[in-house]
Amino acid sequence: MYLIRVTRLLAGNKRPRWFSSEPQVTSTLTSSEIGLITLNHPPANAMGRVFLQQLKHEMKSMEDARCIILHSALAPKVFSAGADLKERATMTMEEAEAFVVQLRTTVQELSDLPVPVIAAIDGVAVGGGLELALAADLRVISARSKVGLPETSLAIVPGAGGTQRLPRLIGEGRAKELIWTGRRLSGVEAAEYGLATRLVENEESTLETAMKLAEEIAKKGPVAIRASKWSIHEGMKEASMENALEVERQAYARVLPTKDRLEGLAAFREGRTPNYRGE
Ligand SMILES: CC(C)(COP(=O)([O-])OP(=O)([O-])OC[C@H]1O[C@@H](n2cnc3c(N)ncnc32)[C@H](O)[C@@H]1OP(=O)([O-])[O-])[C@@H](O)C(=O)NCCC(=O)NCCSC(=O)C[C@@](C)(O)CC(=O)[O-]
Repeated sequence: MYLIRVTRLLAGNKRPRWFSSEPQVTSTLTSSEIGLITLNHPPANAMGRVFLQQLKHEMKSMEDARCIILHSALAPKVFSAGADLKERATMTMEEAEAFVVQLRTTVQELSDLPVPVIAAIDGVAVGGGLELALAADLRVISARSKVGLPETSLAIVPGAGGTQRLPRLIGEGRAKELIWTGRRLSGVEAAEYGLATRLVENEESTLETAMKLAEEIAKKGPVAIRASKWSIHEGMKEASMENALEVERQAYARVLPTKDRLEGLAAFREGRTPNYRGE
């Protein structure tokens, strides 16, 4: 089977306070070095303080994987219902503000991970749940999923990057319509809009499709995958074409001295599958 349980060495009594809670987010590493981050906080994967701390921790622990998949143990019901509105009701305005900063930062940290991240969405992904998925590099979605940003119905705005990432992905007009109406798109519509990169309509599970995609990526040169993610992200930061091409030059300079580059050439010459070691 795919999964190998990752054993975490927790330093004696120095366990963070949130570790004493039931795990809400966990992670495992597969034999092909794919990091699987599982959201598992029934009934809705609502994002509260503990959830956020655990998500941050699991993301960090998977940084050395070749590719990361973010998925929900509550599929096909829910990916995530966004911010924990029950916890929010107990917060002062200052606490709510601090939490949203933390959430926004964590979602950005997901986007900044040096390796490709795939969100496998099967179920409802709304509010912060969709914003988390929008910060992934790729989104695989089931036809039965429902996604949207309902924040304005709660008299707030998307606070975890949704007002920025959604228009960049699907265009300003469509993003405005979704944010101002709170309408939920089906998985099919989300794929048509370009919000998801892959639609799963058949019997194959969304996670299986994401896993196949991740395995395809994991076979490529790891330094090249990381350098190209960095190059794309840097180049998309409103850079002039001149600066953007300089970014690409720097990314290329990272792969040029690697053994993997020579291994790729040797494998091509010998007609065999390359064995990349990330060196
Ligand atoms: C998820 C479905 C589709 C399930 O829909 P369903 O299957 O019909 O089940 P349900 O509606 O009965 O919900 C099941 C349980 O999940 C709970 N639940 C559900 N959502 C939440 C939530 N967010 N926070 C806390 N609890 C939640 C809900 O209260 C209920 O708890 P129970 O009554 O069994 O104890 C439905 O419940 C739903 O649509 N929920 C509303 C989701 C929503 O409005 N999310 C937006 C959150 S705002 C946000 O994310 C803001 C952000 C991140 O951008 C910025 C910020 O932090 O301010």
